[in-house]
Amino acid sequence: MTDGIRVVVVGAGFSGLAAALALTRAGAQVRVLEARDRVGGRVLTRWLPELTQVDLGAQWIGPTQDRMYALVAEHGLATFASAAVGAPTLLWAGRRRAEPPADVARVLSLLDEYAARLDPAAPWRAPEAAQWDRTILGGWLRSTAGDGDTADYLGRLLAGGLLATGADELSLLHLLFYLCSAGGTAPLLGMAGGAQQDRIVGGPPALAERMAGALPPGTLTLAAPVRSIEQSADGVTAWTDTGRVDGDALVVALAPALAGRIRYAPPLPALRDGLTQRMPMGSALKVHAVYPEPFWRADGLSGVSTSSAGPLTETVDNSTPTSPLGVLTGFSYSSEAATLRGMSPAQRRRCLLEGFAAVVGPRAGDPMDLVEYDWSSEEWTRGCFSGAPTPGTWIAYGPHLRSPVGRVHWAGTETATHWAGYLEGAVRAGERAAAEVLAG
Ligand SMILES: Cc1cc2nc3c(=O)[nH]c(=O)nc-3n(C[C@H](O)[C@H](O)[C@H](O)COP(=O)(O)OP(=O)(O)OC[C@H]3O[C@@H](n4cnc5c(N)ncnc54)[C@H](O)[C@@H]3O)c2cc1C
Repeated sequence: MTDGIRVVVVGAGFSGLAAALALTRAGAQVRVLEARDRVGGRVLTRWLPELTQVDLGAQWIGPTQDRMYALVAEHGLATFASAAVGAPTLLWAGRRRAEPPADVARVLSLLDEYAARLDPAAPWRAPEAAQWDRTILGGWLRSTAGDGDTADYLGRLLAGGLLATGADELSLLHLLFYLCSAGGTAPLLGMAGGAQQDRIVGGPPALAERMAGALPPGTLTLAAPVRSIEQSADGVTAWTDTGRVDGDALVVALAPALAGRIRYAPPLPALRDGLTQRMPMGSALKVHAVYPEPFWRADGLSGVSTSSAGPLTETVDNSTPTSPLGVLTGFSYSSEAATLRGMSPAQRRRCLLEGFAAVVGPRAGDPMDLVEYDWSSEEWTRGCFSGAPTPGTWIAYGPHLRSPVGRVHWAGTETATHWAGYLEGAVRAGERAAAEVLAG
């Protein structure tokens, strides 16, 4: 009997919105409380001249992310293919190189083999899990890859490109979980055929707004950060700065690092609270250089690059089919992102433009615009792409990632078993938490 059950959802990112829609459709009375004055969470789109769509947060979806494609269709939106014209560039120890050494493919396939041994719903149960969770990814790469440049390259590609963190900050087990949750290195790293295949016309915020628009009037309250959550035998209450919202159940649809900032009464069990202290957000800078045209294409370059050193770990051609402007987007992670943050704006601009020029030539040095947006300084996000457990955390705290605490249930992409860390994971986690609530 779910009709009339009152459910409070904290957070109106994709996970909270998906939870709220699933609960509403099942007949629950839902209230969504969102801290920001907008929905969508880790997605934001800026419109430049010529209606050029620049996605500052999440932007891609790809095959097997079935819930996201279904939502795009259901809400009357469309996708377009990521730009793919010309050859990718590989910058190896500062120089161009045609192909990565064969060792890169060997190590990736070893990682895939290990990842296939995990259950993404319980990675701590694999026979080698304890050993893998105390193994630092960077050290494992240095002892497994043929040479230091290959280890650095793989660390940047995997710890950086996938988790926006450093290879020495991560356990081998977490990387394996991440690979397992998405189906392996090929779907995660690929453009066409992989997670970077498509973008959403209008940007992911357009979808979030339509999902929010499909909720019954009065469901959503913006600019309402939840400060504390109290529960008792009778019910659960979320407190905001302006009042209380009561429910029979509550879904926290936030990254653990954000969930840990809320006060709970009674306090959370030690293992759940400890988990929230051990899943820091990643640290990525995603920057966009805008040009009158994608000039690199005439030189046979795709604008897509990966590198073993330097401030930008990877770049992509982020131009859209409907705008004449060229957009080159670069990503910097972990210690390189920290170095960039520590620079003056002028120094950082120079450094970023040198990074783009290393990929597509000196014309990159003179953009019409350079768009920066730092999610690490956003109060209601605090870093991206997602939160990742520190070494040892999966083994000691993993079982508490999704276990409800009384009337409180946990969503957010970090709790997903399929495409954790992605929009798809956020939606699936929200729908899973909704099903849990409905199952009583
Ligand atoms: C730069 C960047 C690039 C990315 N690229 C991709 C990509 O290409 N493809 C992809 O699939 N994923 C990508 N991601 C990851 C993707 O954005 C996330 O996986 C997804 O958006 C997470 O959704 P969520 O609902 O779990 O969390 P969030 O989006 O973080 O939603 C949580 C919501 O809760 C709100 N909130 C926080 N605290 C409180 C509180 N106390 N009370 C009330 N509300 C609160 C926040 O404002 C937010 O709206 C990227 C992320 C970033 C930032």
